[in-house]
Amino acid sequence: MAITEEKPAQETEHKGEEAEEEEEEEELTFEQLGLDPRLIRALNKKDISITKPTPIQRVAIPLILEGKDVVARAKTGSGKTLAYLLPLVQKLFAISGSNRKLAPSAFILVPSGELCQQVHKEFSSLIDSCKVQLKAVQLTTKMPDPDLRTALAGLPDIVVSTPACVAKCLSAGVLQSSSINDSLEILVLDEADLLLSFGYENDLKALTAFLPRRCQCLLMSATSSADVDKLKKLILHNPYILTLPEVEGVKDEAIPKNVQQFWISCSNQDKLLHILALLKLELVQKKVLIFTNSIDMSFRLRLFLEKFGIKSAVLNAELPQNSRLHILEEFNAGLFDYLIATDDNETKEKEQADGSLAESRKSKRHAKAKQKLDSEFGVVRGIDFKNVHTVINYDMPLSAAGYVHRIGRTGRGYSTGASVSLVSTDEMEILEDIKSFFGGDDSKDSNLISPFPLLTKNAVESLRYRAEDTAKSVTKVAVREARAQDLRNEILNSEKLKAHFKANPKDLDLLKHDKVLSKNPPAPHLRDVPDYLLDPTTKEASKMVKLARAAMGNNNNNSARRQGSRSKFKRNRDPLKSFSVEAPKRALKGKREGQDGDNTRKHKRRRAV
Ligand SMILES: Nc1ncnc2c1ncn2[C@@H]1O[C@H](COP(=O)(O)OP(=O)(O)OP(=O)(O)O)[C@@H](O)[C@H]1O
Repeated sequence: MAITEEKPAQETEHKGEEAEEEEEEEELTFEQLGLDPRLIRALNKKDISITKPTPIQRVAIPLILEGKDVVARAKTGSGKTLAYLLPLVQKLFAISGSNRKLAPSAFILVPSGELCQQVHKEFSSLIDSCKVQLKAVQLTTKMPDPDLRTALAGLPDIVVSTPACVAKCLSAGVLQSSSINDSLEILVLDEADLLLSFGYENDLKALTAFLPRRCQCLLMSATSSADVDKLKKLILHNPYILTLPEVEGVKDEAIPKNVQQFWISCSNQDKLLHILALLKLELVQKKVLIFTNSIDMSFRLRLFLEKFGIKSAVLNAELPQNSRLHILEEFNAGLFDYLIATDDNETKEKEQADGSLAESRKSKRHAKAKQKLDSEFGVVRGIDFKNVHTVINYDMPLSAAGYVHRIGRTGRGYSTGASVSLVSTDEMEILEDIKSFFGGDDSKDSNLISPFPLLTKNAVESLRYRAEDTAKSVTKVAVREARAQDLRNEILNSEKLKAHFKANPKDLDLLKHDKVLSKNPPAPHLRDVPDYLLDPTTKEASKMVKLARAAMGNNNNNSARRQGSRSKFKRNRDPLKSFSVEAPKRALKGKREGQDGDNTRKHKRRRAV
């Protein structure tokens, strides 16, 4: 059959129709997408705010239910996980009812252990609520072969894992290539833009060699990159390509419009002072996720803030996986408000940019340097930090892509958020790079990343003496000791409590990660900023921030508010409301040739979202 090239011309042809259909599409419900009522009930139970599909869900769900290969490229926080998980679970309802398989029917492959746990949890909560007999296991490279064997012996319907772990299972004979070929129906590559940069190319090739032709493949990604294209060629057959406009071309929308971005110019030495002012004067809303580029800096910051009575926890690649997962759970549950994360991916990105990642991963030197760090750890990418209102770049990320992914931890789903970047003279260049990545020049800059308006010079200066005096007491030795002590504690907790928590998950609440590191409690004069030190303008700003927070019930998930704020965005500027669909050539031709009424409806539904 001849395949004709059909792309932008056809999309332009239907632009008028799209406008007419806007309202109708806007109102599409999960039921209308063809989802099983059990899943819809599960969504209602899981989270009352999930009542309406996001745009990526509106288009991807029907296509996946129809068995199409799909590449979905949509910005961070746009709901890509449920976009594939819901139809996948529905398809498993049917598959698991048929003959028992020797190997899992579906694989979801993600780049990090954290993501494995996040996706596994989301899947398990869906199937629990649906009350169906589906079994999911998560497999990580940390598991010894006998554990992997036991997990797979229960014949799970779905495996959530990393490519490295699946390759390990194949080479150890824990998974048989022949049974994959017999049983695998669906393969999902989530965070696809990261899989290759994490060095998983060979692992993926080891699996694709055994992929049956019938296997439906889904590729989810927050950015569009050469890596995604490479994966697409490696794994998919003539897929539908769903692209939110900001991912390609309109880069200034790569960050949700509901995230306000600010920056503050300050010297490196003054960063502690500025972050103190932001937090202590309550000029930013909680919860706050703070990024540093080194683990030592995260501890220095944690110790410094502690002296002023601000408790925080750290998250980095050095911690045992159990601890990291638990820190995430606690932060997501709202047990503490400030989390300082060190983004190890930044190092990977930089190495990749130098073209040296593949080499360095192999080299002994690199292996030694990374010995203590978990190579499957990704603090930023894809992790669904819940209800983060503010992201602070204490250190600027090393690339524009890193910036997008960091800021993408707020404003998720339909919630609102803000970011504040502390930019030193050395970091001005990266700020400029970020601005030009977004397509802005100096004149447009003010709209995109604007100077933070709430912190006056007077307010900063009023805290200078205390901040500088206290910073002096956070010495290198103190940082080293705190870091070692924290690691010791976490390892101890992690090992000792692993078995206990398995049996008593509720006891997890007892283990706190934002415990005070220093032996002495914060001095009263540092804990509370005396009134005479407060600058009136900043005091007023702080009051406004508190009011705003109170108005929201400090709940970033408030559905009513969200719907309200949503409607304020102009449709064509709201990245949650529009994107393009590129159908496979064969499919487009089929539609042109044989559109009946029903087909026309489906066709419209796919295009005009
Ligand atoms: N239809 C919906 N309505 C409201 N919230 C939703 C909806 N779908 C998903 N969410 C919520 O939005 C948040 C972000 O979703 P998700 O993690 O799937 O984003 P993502 O697109 O995968 O982002 P990333 O690229 O960063 O991984 C989650 O907390 C999720 O529960």
